Amino acid sequence: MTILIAHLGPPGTYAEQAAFFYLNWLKKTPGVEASLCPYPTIAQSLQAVATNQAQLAVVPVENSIEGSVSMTMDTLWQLETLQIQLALVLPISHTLISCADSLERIQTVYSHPQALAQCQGWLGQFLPNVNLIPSNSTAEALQGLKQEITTAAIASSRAAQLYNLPILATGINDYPDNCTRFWVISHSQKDAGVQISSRAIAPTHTSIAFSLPANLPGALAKALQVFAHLGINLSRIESRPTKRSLGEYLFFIDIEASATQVQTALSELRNYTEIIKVFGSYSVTLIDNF
Ligand SMILES: O=C(O)C(=O)C[C@]1(C(=O)O)C=C[C@@H](O)C=C1
Repeated sequence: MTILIAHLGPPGTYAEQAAFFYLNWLKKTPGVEASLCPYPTIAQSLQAVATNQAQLAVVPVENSIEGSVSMTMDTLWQLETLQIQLALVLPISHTLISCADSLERIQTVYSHPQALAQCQGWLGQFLPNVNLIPSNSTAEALQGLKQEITTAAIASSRAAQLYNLPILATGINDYPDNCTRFWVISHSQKDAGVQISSRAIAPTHTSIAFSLPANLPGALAKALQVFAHLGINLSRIESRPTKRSLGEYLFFIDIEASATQVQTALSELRNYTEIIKVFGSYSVTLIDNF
């Protein structure tokens, strides 16, 4: 069987780069065939796994400059059947791609909102008067650059190469150590073969989300004290609206703990929460050979 890996497309996105790394890793297992499958949005790549059109999805979760990718968190909460297999950390170096011969000629810059935000200081300094237009992905932003000389896009140098487009400026992200964490996601009960190859490395992190039974003083503190009492470190805490009523939140937490500690924490946490969703336990790998 060929394992299909869904990712935000078209080819040339950072998500494709992370998915490509994972594909090569999977292919090292004898007998495993895999191929990449681009989707127009992050939500659609996760839905592809939930509906069995693909066996895996590689989706961005968090950027070191701009923080969480809300579409990933919201979709994971909505879809019941997904599980994190592995985290991949990809260094992100953005380039300004354009057919214009100088920065002065550029009037419009397209990119994914995360990429525009990661370069806002550079854009403010070198292109203070341009229109910034969000696109579904950095690679999608490249469409139309050849026809319109006054436009530019922010994407990777790999994407520029892929579409044979000129680079006007490199390393334009505001912080040089810019990186994005991706999750490799599978269906929770399927693809034992895929799970084995990812699980060969012992899990170091567990990601969960929960809602609180009531919006009362101390409700969140009581839930968090479970981790403090057990001496468990949290590597991320993020809130998202429940979308049920204004001011009501879901809390997304990454836990650094052994499997036994996680089980103890989860059974205690159930006393202080309304709904808990466990997205999986996994290890973290740095992609450093691109
Ligand atoms: O647009 C892309 O190329 C993506 O893969 C999406 C995405 C993101 O959502 O954060 C991934 C990495 C970068 O942080 C910028 C954009």
